[in-house]
Amino acid sequence: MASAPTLGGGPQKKHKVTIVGSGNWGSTIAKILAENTRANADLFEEEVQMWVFEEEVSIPKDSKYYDEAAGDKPQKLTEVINKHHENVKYLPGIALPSNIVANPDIRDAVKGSTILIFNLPHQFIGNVCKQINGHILPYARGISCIKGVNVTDDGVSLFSEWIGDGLGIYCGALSGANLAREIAAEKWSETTIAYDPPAMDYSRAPTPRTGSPNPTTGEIPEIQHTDARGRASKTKLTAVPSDYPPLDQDCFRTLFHRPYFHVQLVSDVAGVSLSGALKNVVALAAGFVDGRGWGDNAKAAIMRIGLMEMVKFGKEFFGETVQTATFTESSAGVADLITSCSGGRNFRCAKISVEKGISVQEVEKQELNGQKIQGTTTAEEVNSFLKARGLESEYPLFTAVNDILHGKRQVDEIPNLMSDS
Ligand SMILES: NC(=O)c1ccc[n+]([C@@H]2O[C@H](COP(=O)([O-])OP(=O)(O)OC[C@H]3O[C@@H](n4cnc5c(N)ncnc54)[C@H](O)[C@@H]3O)[C@@H](O)[C@H]2O)c1
Ligand SMILES: O=P(O)(O)OC[C@H](O)CO
Repeated sequence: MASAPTLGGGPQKKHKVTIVGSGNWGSTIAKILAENTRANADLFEEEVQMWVFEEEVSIPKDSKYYDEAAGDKPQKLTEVINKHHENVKYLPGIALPSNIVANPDIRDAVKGSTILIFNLPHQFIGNVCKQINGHILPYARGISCIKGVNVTDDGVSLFSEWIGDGLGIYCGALSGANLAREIAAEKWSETTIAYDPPAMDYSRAPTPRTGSPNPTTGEIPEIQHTDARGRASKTKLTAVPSDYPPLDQDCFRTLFHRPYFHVQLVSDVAGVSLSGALKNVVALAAGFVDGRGWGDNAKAAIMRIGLMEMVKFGKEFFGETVQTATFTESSAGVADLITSCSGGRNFRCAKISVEKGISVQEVEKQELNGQKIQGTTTAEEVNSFLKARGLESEYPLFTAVNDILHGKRQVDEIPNLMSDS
């Protein structure tokens, strides 16, 4: 484990960072983090591990990476990334810092990391967490960049909660008006990180921090924490040892903030996570009406109604800890809704599906080269949750999107279905 001297003379360990996922957004976030670990060598190990779901890619003859010796033979994506420092499949044309290591072995990628960034389409997270459970540091902390919700018979949960409870760690959430391709090109944007860790992770007094190992047993103490809904957490957290820099909001700001990527830190993990998930359903509706050629007024109506349903859903199912302002004032809320309804993949796929008269899933396959949209599954999951509670009519927009996706309603019915909203 790399360490640096401290004023007190004791070892000061550095945080090791792993990104779990390497798609369009995963690779963009990896770029940001690797730039910042390089710039902040006092806090972080420079090398950033990026777990890649291994697949083979063919390098076309006209590519600058075409290798005569290899010819048309498909090559492993991890090997291409590590050799050329570019994710040629999911983030083509963007140079990645050389301190990113693409790793196809998930357990090896997370080994010894104190900071785990979860960034992959939500349908894959369950399997990935199963593989790393028991193979991570007990005092690791996570940030979920996943835009989706987890719906089971028991109810709806956030991926931050689900990852945290499943792995026995604290996990916050990052979400914002963040079209990956613009951020990868270093065009200015904002994001919101919700991180509300146990006080023990950042209290500097008394010294040493209460997360220090017991001097007799060497054990690192467990701590009780409050979850995103304000309840006592099911998970007893292990305190971050005091020979690491505090894992506080400042630490995450340093890790994520770039001149082209401005970070706002808040404590409302539920509001940030829900905004990121539900706006994808609204973006599909915006794509449907745009595909019919109804113009900007119709799209604005969809955004207004969608925002109201997002707030209502948050308040109704996640209680008073959810802040309305997260939806109406943060980048994760209204700003993400606007960008997603303007140029997001969910919006674009829904628009093309109406224009061509084919399903959104078919457009996703044809247009996105392996990238995955999240709105279709989220619409279904939210609908099954609402239906089980007899609440579909209280969320006419969410319900209409699911019904259109399943061919039960037509786009032309949207105005009538929204008449009471
Ligand atoms: N792309 C964006 O502009 C953007 C921006 C903000 C947030 N997000 C969110 O970030 C999350 C990740 O999206 P993305 O854009 O990085 O992904 P993506 O759609 O670009 O890529 C798909 C990823 O899934 C991986 N994959 C395919 N099959 C898999 C399997 N069986 N198991 C595990 N992984 C598999 C692929 O390797 C690839 O990395 C999503 O929740 C998305 O909503 C995306
Ligand atoms: O391209 P989408 O629709 O997955 O949206 C991307 C981001 O979430 C926009 O902030």
